[in-house]
Amino acid sequence: MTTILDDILKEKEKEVQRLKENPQEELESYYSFHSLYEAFMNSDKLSVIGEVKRASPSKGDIDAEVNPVEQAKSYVNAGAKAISVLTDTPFFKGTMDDLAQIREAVEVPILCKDFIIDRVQIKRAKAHGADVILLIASAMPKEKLLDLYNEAKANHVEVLFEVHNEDELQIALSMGVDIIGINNRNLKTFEVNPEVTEKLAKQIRTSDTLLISESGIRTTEDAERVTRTGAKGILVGETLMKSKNIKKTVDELVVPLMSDQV
Ligand SMILES: O=P(O)(O)OC[C@@H](O)[C@@H](O)c1c[nH]c2ccccc12
Repeated sequence: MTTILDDILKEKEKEVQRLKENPQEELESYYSFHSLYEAFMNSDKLSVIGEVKRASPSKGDIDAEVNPVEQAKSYVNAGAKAISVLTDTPFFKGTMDDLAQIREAVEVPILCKDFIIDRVQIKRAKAHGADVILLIASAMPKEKLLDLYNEAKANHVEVLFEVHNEDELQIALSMGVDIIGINNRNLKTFEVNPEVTEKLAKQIRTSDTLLISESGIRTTEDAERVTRTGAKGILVGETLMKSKNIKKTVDELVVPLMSDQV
């Protein structure tokens, strides 16, 4: 059975091919670097990454007409410590241009949220102003993950290394990655379960690894539950995209970390 992740990756192969055949895009970066690792490790509160997400395969349109720059600015004004921009077009209706425009408007670290399968996408993300890229462990074999991880680091781009199960976490630990994202959503079935973070976090030494819990986070209770796992950050999309009062929603999520975490 093919999953949605298979479909996305198949489209991505084509996109990468096109990018290599018509290299029209600027691949030099002129931006200064903002470290997500440093910002989140040095905070005594749970840090929020606010995600600009027009649509998703599981939810359809979330807010297809959103102004990405205004949305990102409201996140930062409300206290979000980083921005995630979904740049995939066919499945999430985002663009690389969204990323570039948001870069001009905010000073916090920006995550290029895409399905990165080739080095050329890392250069492109950086050239559009990204400080961090996403690498999804379930999307490719370990050798490929390692190659892309090293390529990102060599280009001074941080990596949010996303895992969803025990085997993927073992890959992250064996690679010694410094930012691990535990996705509560299974990208093959879309099922969301906060226990995924709780179960996997137990095996991570969070004193030097930055742990971020991703997906399905809505309330203060969810945020508090996350801090008890040792996570210092959360990635929040839909809840913020649908919020009528972003300031209040971010306030509800920025809970204190536990005293032994700080
Ligand atoms: O909208 P949510 O449930 O708050 O989730 C945000 C983010 O975690 C989610 O968009 C995400 C996590 N990992 C991904 C990988 C690809 C695309 C999207 C994602």
